[in-house]
Amino acid sequence: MPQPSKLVILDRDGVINHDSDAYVKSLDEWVPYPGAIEAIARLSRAGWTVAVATNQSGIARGYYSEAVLDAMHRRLRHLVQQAGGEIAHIAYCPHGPNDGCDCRKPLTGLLEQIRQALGLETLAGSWMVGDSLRDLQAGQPMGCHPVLVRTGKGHRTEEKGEGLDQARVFDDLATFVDWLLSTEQVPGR
Ligand SMILES: O=P(O)(O)OC[C@@H](O)[C@H]1O[C@@H](OP(=O)(O)O)[C@@H](O)[C@@H](O)[C@@H]1O
Ligand SMILES: [Mg+2]
Ligand SMILES: [Zn+2]
Repeated sequence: MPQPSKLVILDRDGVINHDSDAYVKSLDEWVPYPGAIEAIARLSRAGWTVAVATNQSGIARGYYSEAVLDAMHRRLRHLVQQAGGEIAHIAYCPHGPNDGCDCRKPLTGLLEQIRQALGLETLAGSWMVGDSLRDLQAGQPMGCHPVLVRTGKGHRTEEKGEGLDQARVFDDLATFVDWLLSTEQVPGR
């Protein structure tokens, strides 16, 4: 049974895989960062639950289909499984900024979807890892610890500086996982 205290929710573009200002529009353009897949698998192997919460307005904009998005997520799941881990749930928002949905980050709809899919009462105490402020803003009302990574748009986000006073900042996902698993080994930290 997943516990929120051992749950990591990952933004996708700019955290797991390279992002692009022109959107990640095809399976070929979906390229994981070195070490990201292994980092996810290490979390799983250590008994953590991993979920993904991603905005995919490229669908509403007509840049790619949900079938292409599904192929990217099948690839992600397969690579993580090959590394000995698993992804418990992938929640995505296919809507555009003006569609008035409740799931486009910074709104909390994707995280609520993850909470329900995992059968959790609360996400309080889990970790939300993103490269954009909106990722961290989506997690904070749900009680997630905010984590910014400098990959993707993270460096730009850090330079802007706003809204990050509660966030821990790491160079990349693998560095965050190194820290998380090391502090976990020190009881009471
Ligand atoms: O980082 P996550 O949430 O996994 O995915 C972000 C992507 O959906 C795209 O989100 C877009 O933002 P707009 O949706 O156009 O505001 C832009 O930032 C793109 O560069 C980016 O690839
Ligand atoms: Mg991102
Ligand atoms: Zn949405």
